[in-house]
Amino acid sequence: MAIQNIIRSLIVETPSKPGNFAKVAKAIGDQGGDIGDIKTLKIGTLSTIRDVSCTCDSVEQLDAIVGALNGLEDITVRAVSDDVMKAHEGGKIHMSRKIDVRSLSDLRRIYTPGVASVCQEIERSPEKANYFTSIGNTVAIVTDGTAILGLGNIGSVAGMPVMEGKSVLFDQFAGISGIPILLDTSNPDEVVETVKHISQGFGGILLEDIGSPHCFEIEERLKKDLNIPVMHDDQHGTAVVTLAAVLSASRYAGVDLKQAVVGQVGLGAAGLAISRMLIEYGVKEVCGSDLQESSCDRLRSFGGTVMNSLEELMQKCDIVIATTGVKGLIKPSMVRKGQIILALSNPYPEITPEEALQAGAAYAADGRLVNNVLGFPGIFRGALNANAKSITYPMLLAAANAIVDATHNGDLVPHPLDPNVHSSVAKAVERIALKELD
Ligand SMILES: NC(=O)c1ccc[n+]([C@@H]2O[C@H](COP(=O)([O-])OP(=O)(O)OC[C@H]3O[C@@H](n4cnc5c(N)ncnc54)[C@H](O)[C@@H]3O)[C@@H](O)[C@H]2O)c1
Ligand SMILES: O=C(O)C[C@H](O)C(=O)O
Ligand SMILES: [Mg+2]
Repeated sequence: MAIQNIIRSLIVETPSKPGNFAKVAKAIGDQGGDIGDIKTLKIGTLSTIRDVSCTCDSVEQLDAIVGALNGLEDITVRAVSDDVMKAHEGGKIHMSRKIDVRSLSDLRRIYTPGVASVCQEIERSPEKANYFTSIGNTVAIVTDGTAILGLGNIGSVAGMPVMEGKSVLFDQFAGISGIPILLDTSNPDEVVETVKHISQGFGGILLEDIGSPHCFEIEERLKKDLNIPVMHDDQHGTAVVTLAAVLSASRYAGVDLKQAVVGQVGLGAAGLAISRMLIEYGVKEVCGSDLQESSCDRLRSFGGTVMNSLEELMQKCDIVIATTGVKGLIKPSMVRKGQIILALSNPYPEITPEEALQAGAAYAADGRLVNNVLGFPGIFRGALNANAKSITYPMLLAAANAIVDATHNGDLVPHPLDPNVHSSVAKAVERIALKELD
């Protein structure tokens, strides 16, 4: 099946008679479109207007859908609007107050002169900033724009919609304020210095879409130098969720993950961290491939085996995970019967789950399903709740197990809108963090 990525709202008017919407749905389906949400905007005596969200893979396909609908008797497409662009108009986030100023005494209490006594209290006892400010509940979402999704080095400003998205997810799933910080340098010394200089205003640092290999040095140095949790989401958030997904898939397939041969295609930020997590977990053989020798060397240094080619990896491995950013890299002919395949590149996977399953895979998923959104909000919530100074491997492992426990039977991972998953991850991480602080 084609990769679907264009999302449009079709405003469709049909006669107010049963059976007409079925014609709309069939026409869209016949043209290969995928229907999402349907909202009824108006039910009139003669006609009904609905907003039908539709996903398709090309402008030509969209035109064919609109043409097919307009070709139906008494059915008209009144407008086509771009839902995705609309959702981003004016940006997706806004910092707002928790308190109203309704009187002069409110003003004097929350602002000057009242605020001065709070400032002095924090000056005397700096740890009280955790109680009297929002710092402890605020995380910087730091990017240098060098690996925005799989779109490459498109710069921090072009990556801002992703950072705003992460901020929305932090707020909705974990009640955390996430503030995007867009860097105009990817020089590790400058990134580390900049983040260190702003870090006192934050309870944690989420590094996002910073490319490899400089992401490794940046994260390591910041973790060493800062006394607050620092985590590169594309490395560890992804590794946590991937471990959870392969644990569930292995369980369904009746395979002991530790005895399985796992192949990692692409050993950049996400791929190396996934491999390291699997090795730490106890997987006996983790194989990998990458175009860059330096990435292969890193895998070797953590105990993995480098394959000579993608074909060799696909032949050898029971479970294959891909994070290359290369659309369609895995051909159906390479899939081995019964394999578990997670093609995690966004926005385009290395092989679609439909193609992988058709080619004989036992389980398959892409990066929309197996996505670090299931990890980072709860991981930071738990770490901030515990006042943790860092995010450790046992905390990440606890997060992965919490995701497995929150997964419904038959699914690889939980639904990202299931609030239970984020609070379970948070509780599991907090429990371990508190133990480690003891
Ligand atoms: N689903 C998720 O939650 C999730 C999370 C993080 C990253 N990702 C996706 O993973 C992809 C990579 O992200 P990253 O941050 O690791 O980027 P990165 O640039 O650090 O790593 C990509 C790696 O893939 C390698 N590569 C490229 N083409 C290859 C090929 N043909 N064969 C083998 N290796 C190849 C590169 O050499 C590089 O080492 C992106 O598309 C991103 O969207 C998904
Ligand atoms: O942002 C996402 O959807 C996941 C991940 O962080 C990525 O870079 O692809
Ligand atoms: Mg990312």
